[in-house]
Amino acid sequence: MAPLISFQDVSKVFGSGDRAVRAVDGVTLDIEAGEIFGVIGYSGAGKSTLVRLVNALETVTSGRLRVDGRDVTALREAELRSVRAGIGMVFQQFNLLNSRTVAGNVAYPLKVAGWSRERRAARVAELLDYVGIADKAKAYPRQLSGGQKQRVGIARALATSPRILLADEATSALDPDTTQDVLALLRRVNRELGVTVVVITHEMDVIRSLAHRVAVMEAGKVIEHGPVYDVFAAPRERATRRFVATTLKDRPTPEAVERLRHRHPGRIITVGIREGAGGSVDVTAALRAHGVDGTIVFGGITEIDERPFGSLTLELTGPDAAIDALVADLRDRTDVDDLGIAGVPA
Ligand SMILES: Nc1ncnc2c1ncn2[C@@H]1O[C@H](COP(=O)(O)OP(=O)(O)OP(=O)(O)O)[C@@H](O)[C@H]1O
Repeated sequence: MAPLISFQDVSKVFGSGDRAVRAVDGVTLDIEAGEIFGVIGYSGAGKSTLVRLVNALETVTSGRLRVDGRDVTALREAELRSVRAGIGMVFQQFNLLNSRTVAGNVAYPLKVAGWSRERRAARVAELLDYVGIADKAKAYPRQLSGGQKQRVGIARALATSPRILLADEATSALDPDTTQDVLALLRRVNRELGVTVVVITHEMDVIRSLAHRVAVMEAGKVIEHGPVYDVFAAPRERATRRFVATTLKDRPTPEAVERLRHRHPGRIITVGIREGAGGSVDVTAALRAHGVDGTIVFGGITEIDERPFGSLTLELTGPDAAIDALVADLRDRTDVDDLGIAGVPA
């Protein structure tokens, strides 16, 4: 099946001459129907521009971009409008109409699309129920919390049953608990309604808990992309490693290692916990098998894509030969970072 969204060497340049900014620079990327695709990058990396090309809010400078079977680089305005009708969008600042009620906001795109009053009312009731704010139909945006406003934003974006939902920093203005609720709603929209979701974010936590695949952007380019689990397990680029480090915090920083060494004079190792071909490594069983004692001194294990991921840092005590054999054994099965013993770095 052809990808739902396909970028082929797409660039977007703002301005010209000395002032030209290559906001998107030679991006080649496919987004498949039915997936949740994350785009992560620091401010100014080109994420917003990339998704604004998808719904033709910006025009492509060079390259080809296909959306839902159509080459948007070759379409006229009237045809672009029909492409846009198949795409919903939610924003960081919600972009609600303050003078209209919640129901009025959700009904707005239906009105624009020419739906009758009765059909609109039925559809709005159904949508508000789906996003969990049926009781707020008559409220105005100023009377809502941030999470409720974003639910209105999502209901409005889904009103005309789009195949694609673009979410530009949709949770960046929300507190952590509300963020989780909105991410859960986006997950339902994807799973139950089959909507392909493209999320833009600068938070790796959002990618970790929501996306199936991820692209990392830097200076207009996609520097790395793949399944979220694979990118977390083996980040290749420096920027990607920094993003991964912000969400897991399972590995001690050099300063933390110094402190650990102070308190724990034995040999310290960090063992990666991840799912490989033979399942995930059982550290306690390995310690037992080699007759080595291990004290867990740092670590964290989470789930990515419903699979275990993280690391444990242990202080090992026992005969040197047994410890060497244990480390070699673990190395065969996962990544092991040997931090050495106090005063003798590995
Ligand atoms: N309309 C425009 N005119 C000129 N330059 C622009 C325009 N829109 C974006 N840019 C520039 O393009 C680059 C990428 O911007 P973009 O907003 O896509 O990045 P971003 O990764 O989404 O960042 P942020 O998270 O801060 O929004 C930036 O250097 C920005 O200044």
